Amino acid sequence: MRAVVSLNSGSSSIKFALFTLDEEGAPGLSAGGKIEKIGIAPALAIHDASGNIVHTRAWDDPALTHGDLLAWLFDWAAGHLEGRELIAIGHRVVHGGMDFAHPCRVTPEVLEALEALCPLAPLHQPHNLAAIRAIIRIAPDLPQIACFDTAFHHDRPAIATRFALPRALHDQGIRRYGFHGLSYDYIARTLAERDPDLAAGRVIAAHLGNGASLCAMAGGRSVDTTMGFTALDGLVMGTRCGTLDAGVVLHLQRRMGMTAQEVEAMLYNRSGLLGVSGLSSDMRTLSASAAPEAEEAIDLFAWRAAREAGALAASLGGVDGFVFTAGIGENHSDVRARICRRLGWLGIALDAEANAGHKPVISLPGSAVTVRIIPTDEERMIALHTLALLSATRA
Ligand SMILES: Nc1ncnc2c1ncn2[C@@H]1O[C@H](COP(=O)(O)OP(=O)(O)O)[C@@H](O)[C@H]1O
Ligand SMILES: CC(=O)OP(=O)(O)O
Ligand SMILES: [Mg+2]
Repeated sequence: MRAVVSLNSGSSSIKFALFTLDEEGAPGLSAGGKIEKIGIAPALAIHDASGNIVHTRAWDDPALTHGDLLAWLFDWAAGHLEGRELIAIGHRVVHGGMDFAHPCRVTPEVLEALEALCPLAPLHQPHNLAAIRAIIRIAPDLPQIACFDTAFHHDRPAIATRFALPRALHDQGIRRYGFHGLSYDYIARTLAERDPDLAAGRVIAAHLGNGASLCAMAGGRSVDTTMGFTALDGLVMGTRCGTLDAGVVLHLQRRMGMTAQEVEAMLYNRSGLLGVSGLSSDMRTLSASAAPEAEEAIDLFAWRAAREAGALAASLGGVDGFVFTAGIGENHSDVRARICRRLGWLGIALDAEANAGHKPVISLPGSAVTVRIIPTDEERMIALHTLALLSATRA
């Protein structure tokens, strides 16, 4: 039996999944899991194909790096392959820049080009590449496939990629790329299976997790998205500020004496839900708090999401469907209700009971916009891209 592994290395987490291929080469999930809180006190949970937790472990060591934990994971996987032959590892790589519009096999040249994009995704890209390098050290001959978060947005209309800056900068790559593309690709494909008529129309997908963005899709293709040059743009996020008047950055540096590094650390790590609440970047913690600052942070999150959805509705010329996904989008009925209430003018009529029950369809039958919840699966998308690339190169 052949198998592939998908790796999704984030700023403070590594998500992974092992897929076994059937006789036709289709991937079936055999195990998956997540190591969270890297840099604080890493905690691991592995689940089987049915989602039952089969193994947990905690390390009380903030010094453990992504590389250390990957070496541990690799040992664990080697002991649990149970005769399967590992044929490739697929990775989520957040930034593909101008040149990487499709998944590709990692070579030393590819790695060097991706390295140059690290400053544009400081919370993600260094960890994505560290994972690739750690595996090169452990298994140098194993094919590794990079799957890009930017690729799904690559072919959207040129106007959606342009900042109103001097033309030469656009030509040098200072343009809006968009992220969470593996998630949106999965949502577009899943919606096409579950509701093909809706998928053929105008849909806004809301990936609301620790990072958060919206994507406007027409006929399953991205036409606009809220993230831009970096994953700092757009919605309020766990620790990122989202869209910000560029004048604030100039003021912080020129008038308040902050260095570029200090501004970067503040915008990426100490803003968003954490910055506004002063309490936590985690939506669950904020919802459980009675502090008015927590309520303000939640409301700002929903207000900004609805405001950006209005902008994407204009890009699409109207909206037929709205899909919630990722940690907050899949699980937080109150945030979904706040966003939908603010979008009543678009014709969204929420079914409060279905929303409270996290049902697949959460709009009322008469709603002009069908609202759905679709759990995302970036790891499956990575596996599908990896297998498609392997079979294309073999053919
Ligand atoms: N059951 C839940 N109810 C409400 N919010 C949740 C739940 N599970 C996760 N979340 C929220 O989802 C966010 C994390 O989303 P996730 O998609 O896992 O992020 P990432 O993949 O970017 O680390 C956190 O704000 C967390 O509080
Ligand atoms: C691009 C991005 O923000 O990803 P994440 O949601 O995993 O932080
Ligand atoms: Mg994520």
